[in-house]
Amino acid sequence: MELSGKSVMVTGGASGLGAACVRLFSQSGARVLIADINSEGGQKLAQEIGAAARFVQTNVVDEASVQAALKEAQEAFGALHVLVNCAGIGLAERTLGKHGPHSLEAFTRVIQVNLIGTFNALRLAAQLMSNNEPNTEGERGVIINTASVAAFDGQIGQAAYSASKGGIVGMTLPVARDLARNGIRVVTIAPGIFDTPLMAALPEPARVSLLQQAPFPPRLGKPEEYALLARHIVENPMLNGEVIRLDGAIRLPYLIR
Ligand SMILES: C[C@H](O)CC(=O)SCCNC(=O)CCNC(=O)[C@H](O)C(C)(C)COP(=O)(O)OP(=O)(O)OC[C@H]1O[C@@H](n2cnc3c(N)ncnc32)[C@H](O)[C@@H]1OP(=O)(O)O
Ligand SMILES: NC(=O)c1ccc[n+]([C@@H]2O[C@H](COP(=O)([O-])OP(=O)(O)OC[C@H]3O[C@@H](n4cnc5c(N)ncnc54)[C@H](O)[C@@H]3O)[C@@H](O)[C@H]2O)c1
Repeated sequence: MELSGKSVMVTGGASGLGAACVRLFSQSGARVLIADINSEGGQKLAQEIGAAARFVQTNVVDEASVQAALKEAQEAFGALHVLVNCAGIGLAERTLGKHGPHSLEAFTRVIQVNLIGTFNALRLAAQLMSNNEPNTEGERGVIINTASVAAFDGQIGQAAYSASKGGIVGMTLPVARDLARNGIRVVTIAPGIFDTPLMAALPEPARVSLLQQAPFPPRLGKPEEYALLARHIVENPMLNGEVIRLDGAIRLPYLIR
């Protein structure tokens, strides 16, 4: 599907990987709705982009909140063609740490935002996309989810985060199969380590240790590189039901040294 002239919603679009998609997609001729819980960052980015962008404060775990964002996309842009699910949170906690067992509340929160929030946004967006006239390929929409390499090689302290991202990996094929009859493709990106506020929040020793594990290129990924793959997924009709690692060949070691 060509991006130019299309309407896109980016959850978590106020920061990091999502913000890079907002920038690249609007430069590519799309109109973009930034759906993020952070209103300060979201409004600032929407202002920077101008007429091609709008911000709606959105909590991806809340059905009414996502419905309100989709209503705004429908009213402002006339339709929704692409959803990029970037909203997510991190957590580092051992299953059995020195202060006792992993907090169940923290585990639940990470699953709620990363996994259930992703599913909530995609199921409601798919309903809106299903109203679109199909293009010559029969496409009505494209959904891009964000997992992580931690879905496959989660480190010590990543039980909750890896479970949430593994859930996104696991649902990619069945959701793509479900939505095939609607002409909606579903692809998940599993990023390695990217230079965003989420990664900056890791303790310095963890970041240094991870960088030493990056074969090539030996650096953090740039958010624009995530956005380039997201744009390609929109443009290439043959990509569907797949999880793509975008990681410079990194494999996370079992612990941070
Ligand atoms: C973000 C993208 O999606 C990409 C990625 O995912 S990039 C990868 C990101 N990686 C991470 O986030 C890694 C997260 N993990 C961590 O930061 C750390 O492993 C962690 C903070 C969770 C755990 O740290 P750790 O210090 O081992 O915590 P904890 O188990 O509570 O142990 C603290 C101390 O108590 C000791 N201890 C632990 N359990 C104990 C027990 N049952 N009895 C007695 N002592 C114990 C430990 O030996 C440790 O002592 P040390 O300082 O001498 O080593
Ligand atoms: N940075 C990396 O190295 C990396 C690697 C692998 C996967 N990821 C994943 O990529 C996605 C984007 O991460 P990032 O690095 O850009 O982080 P980030 O913190 O820069 O951006 C995440 C955005 O999600 C928003 N958000 C959080 N909870 C929300 C909620 N309930 N509703 C709506 N918005 C919410 C935040 O306000 C923030 O703007 C996340 O899912 C993250 O797990 C990041």
